[in-house]
Amino acid sequence: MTTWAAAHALASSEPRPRPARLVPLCAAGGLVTAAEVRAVLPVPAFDSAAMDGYAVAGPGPWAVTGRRLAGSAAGCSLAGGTAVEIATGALLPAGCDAVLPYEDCERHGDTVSAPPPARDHIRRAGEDVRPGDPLLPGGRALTAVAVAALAQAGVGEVLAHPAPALTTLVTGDEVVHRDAPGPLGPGQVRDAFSGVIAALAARAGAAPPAHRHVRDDPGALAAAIGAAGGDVVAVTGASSRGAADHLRAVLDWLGARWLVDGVACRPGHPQGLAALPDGRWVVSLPGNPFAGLVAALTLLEPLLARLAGRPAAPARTAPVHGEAKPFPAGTRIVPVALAGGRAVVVPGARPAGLRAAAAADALAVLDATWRSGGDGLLLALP
Ligand SMILES: Nc1nc2c(c(=O)[nH]1)N[C@H]1C(S)=C(S)[C@@H](COP(=O)(O)OP(=O)(O)OC[C@H]3O[C@@H](n4cnc5c(N)ncnc54)[C@H](O)[C@@H]3O)O[C@H]1N2
Ligand code: MOO
Repeated sequence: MTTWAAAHALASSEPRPRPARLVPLCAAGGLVTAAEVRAVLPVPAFDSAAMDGYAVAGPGPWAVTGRRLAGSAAGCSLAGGTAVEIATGALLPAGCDAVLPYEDCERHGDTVSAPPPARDHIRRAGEDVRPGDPLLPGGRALTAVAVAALAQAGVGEVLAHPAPALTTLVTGDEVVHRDAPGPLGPGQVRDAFSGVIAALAARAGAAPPAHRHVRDDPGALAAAIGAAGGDVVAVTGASSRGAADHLRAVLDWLGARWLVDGVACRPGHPQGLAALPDGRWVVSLPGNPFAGLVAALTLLEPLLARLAGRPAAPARTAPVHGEAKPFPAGTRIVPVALAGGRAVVVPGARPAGLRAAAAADALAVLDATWRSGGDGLLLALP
């Protein structure tokens, strides 16, 4: 039995991030950089107008000789005393000294005049970023904004950790698809895991998980684990010691090495983390849905995030108020609602139900000495 803190720390530190490779920027969203990324091109890429108005050369008044819109690639130059109408973002004509916004100008026929400008309203190439400037450090998630910034600076590919690949194996002869039309047959339950695991995988930077249902049969489970491929297999259910709980025997048979075999927490104590001889990871999530959710946040999400190369998120704690029964031999985990920097226990959590968790924002991790108002570590709910 491992302490909750040790189990969480092991999952976040034991695997090595997936080996980095060059990834085209268009496929890099959500991945984590493995090295500093530098600009290839300047931003802005060319001198351009910062306002809609007139591009002018020399002192005014100016004879207006044409119009230049954004995207126009034709060369153009201005002689002293002339101007062209110009749009924001249009290539600056050669010889242009300033762009005068429409609202500062008076136009009569083909002549425009304006008081001497206080600013030139010109965006100079490279005034934001110069080629070679560092844009992102290694170990940084490529958010949509980061990808857009790299595209602006002409970066075509980045050295990044590929997204870990996860297969979810949902075990249980009684389990039917989440969207199965009701009412169900006697003894059947709808799958409470696949959607939650997919959301956690996305949050951790993993690829959308493959998903399979496996009947309660050791041969079928061994075959499904063998066929899963990828980096991580999450097995829901079959974690305990019942007649249909085959995961332990199957993993032993496959030669797996347990890193975590049971966690001193409530709920979720039958969870586990094992390494297969071929380097893949197996996370065992107890079948009771709230217990499985606890295990997914304890082991699965940190494991995926680590494989994805994500730096460990800073621990978030808050005073937790309300009623919860500390677990004397370890850790109690409860759903909490967050408001104004406080966490308040959502009452009524049971291992087999998700009602309280659905009304919560996070799970709070409480040690055995916790009393109302004491700090708890917070795990955001997906
Ligand atoms: N003799 C013991 N029995 C149990 C122990 C124990 O220590 N000794 N621990 C209990 C605890 S705690 C948990 S949690 C469960 C873990 O059970 P398993 O991981 O083996 O899961 P199953 O037996 O397959 O199912 C348990 C429960 O969860 C429901 N379930 C399973 N999969 C799903 C799913 N995808 N969606 C919704 N619900 C699911 C299943 O129908 C059962 O009701 O073991 C206790 N027993
Ligand atoms: O992991 Mo079990 O909840 O404690 O149902």
